[in-house]
Amino acid sequence: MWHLLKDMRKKDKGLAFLAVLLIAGQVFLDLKLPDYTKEITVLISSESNTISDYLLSGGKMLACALGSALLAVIVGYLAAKIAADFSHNVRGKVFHKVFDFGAGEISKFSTSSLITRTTNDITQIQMLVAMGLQVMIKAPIMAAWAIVKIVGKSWQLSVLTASAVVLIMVVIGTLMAVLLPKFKTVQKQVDDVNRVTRENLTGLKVVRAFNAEKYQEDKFENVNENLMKTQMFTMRGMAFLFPVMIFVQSALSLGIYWLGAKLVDDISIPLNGTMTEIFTAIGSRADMLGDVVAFNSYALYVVMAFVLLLMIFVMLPRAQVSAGRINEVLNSDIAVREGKDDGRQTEEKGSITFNDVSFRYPGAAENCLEHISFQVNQGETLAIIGATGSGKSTLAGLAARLYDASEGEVLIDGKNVKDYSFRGLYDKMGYVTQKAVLFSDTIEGNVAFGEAAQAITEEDVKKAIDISQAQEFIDKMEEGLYSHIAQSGGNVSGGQKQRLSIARAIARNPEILIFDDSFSALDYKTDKELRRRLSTDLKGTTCVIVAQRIGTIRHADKIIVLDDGKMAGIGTHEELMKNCEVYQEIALSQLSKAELA
Ligand SMILES: Nc1ncnc2c1ncn2[C@@H]1O[C@H](COP(=O)(O)OP(=O)(O)OP(=O)(O)O)[C@@H](O)[C@H]1O
Repeated sequence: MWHLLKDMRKKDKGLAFLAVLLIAGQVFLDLKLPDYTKEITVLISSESNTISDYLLSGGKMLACALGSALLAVIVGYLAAKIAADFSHNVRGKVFHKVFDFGAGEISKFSTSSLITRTTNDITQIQMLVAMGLQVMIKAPIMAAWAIVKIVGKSWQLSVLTASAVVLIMVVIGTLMAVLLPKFKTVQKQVDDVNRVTRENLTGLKVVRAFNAEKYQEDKFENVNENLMKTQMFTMRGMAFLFPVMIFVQSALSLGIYWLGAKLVDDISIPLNGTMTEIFTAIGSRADMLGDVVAFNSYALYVVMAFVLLLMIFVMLPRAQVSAGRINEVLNSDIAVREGKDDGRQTEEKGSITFNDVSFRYPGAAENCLEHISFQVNQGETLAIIGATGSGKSTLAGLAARLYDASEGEVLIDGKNVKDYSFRGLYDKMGYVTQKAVLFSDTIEGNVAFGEAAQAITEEDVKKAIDISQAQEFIDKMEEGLYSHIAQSGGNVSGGQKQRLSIARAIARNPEILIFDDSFSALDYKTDKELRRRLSTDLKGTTCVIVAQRIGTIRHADKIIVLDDGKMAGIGTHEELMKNCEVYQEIALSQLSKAELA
């Protein structure tokens, strides 16, 4: 928690300091009240006083109370501002950090947990900061100040107050020991509710089509109920605390007045003494009565300070757990770190080289790719084919540095991918993912997405749309290029989504285009026309095409055949038809001998 608070902006630290000063002023004014109570009590007990004496003491009391209320309002405003600023800052940091995450980190945390950490967890700390500034600072100042005021007044009453404080501490300590582990569980269970909700929302169509509502409901009920049970447990624990506090406060008050009455009674009035002795004794009694009344107020302030601390204890453990979860994200080691090379000075352009590359996913038992070596030069087309799960997407992902090779090296334009800054590397590349991803924006906004080596012009967007065969369906849309795309491309078809994500990669004018099974939803005619336009309009661009269809890749300059993570062959279609058994099998399973001839 401290780690997060330390990084607070300077301006907010200044405001926090101001809040501390104002709180000290507020406590000072609050603690003046018992003094005036005592004054009034003494006035009541003595006879030589006038109404203006009461008004004067009462007026001072009123002024202190109003001053304290005013300071409380200002402190409340400052605390809310500091807390909101703080959470805005931390949310930004977490969001920024997640940009650096690779596939490994995302699967380690899980998307739903990252969402909870960016929202709910930060809110827990925001609440603590807002409350903490008012209460956590106020409580110790108040406790210390009130103790200073009562110390030395009466050892009997001090012992009574100290016993009440010890009792409160014991109750809080015990409850915290029981509840703290539960607070950790609550945050994890919020993750679970998030995960199941997310899964259900994204798979709603499948859930309905498979009559799986009951199954999903049970799944949700399970996580929902777990969360409710843990929250009930913690709430009950907390609910127990407040009555205990009130009981202790009332019992302490009763004790002080009982003991105080005895102390007043102990001052005997010498009925047979002189008038001076009698008046002195009466004065001492009035004084003691005033002290007891004031002591009661101070003692209640001490207890109240601990009650305020208790409110923090309610929030602190949960915020502590949340802070730990946020720090876990912020301090997480990034597996794929960027280098410094901006990629502008490379001698080669558009080349990809794999030198004996092997790769294993984190936590996997076996290598997913083994001893992969090849070279593609500028303007060439490399195709990757193989059975499902043979490692095609992984190979494309290594070229795009979504992961780093476990062994061997991947070179782009003759330099290790690890040496490039992300900006430098992705200025060279246009990567089209297997599952088309669109953002809620216009078509134009989706195609001209991000920043490229050279600013993407309207001309680039139009050309890319034309090459990717997206023009035809865009023309049919009412607002053409400026038609709106719904979240995740919900209002366009799978093939249209693919064409737009292909256009997005082309619009960047990259040296290398990587298509990870990105033609799968295109009809044969569109697939063929798209490939023709790639080879004519983007002659100098290197293309890597991962595909399942022989028709898509048979004209590639080089074809890599993957079989269970190993290279079963590399060459042109004709070469592979002669010497690669795996390729022959794939080809014959899709096309007849006549078509292949
Ligand atoms: N994040 C991951 N963690 C662990 N193993 C993974 C991960 N992603 C993929 N794999 C495994 O790596 C192997 C290769 O996966 P990959 O996605 O590269 O295959 P593919 O040839 O592209 O398959 P497809 O044609 O079905 O897309 C598979 O056995 C898969 O189970």
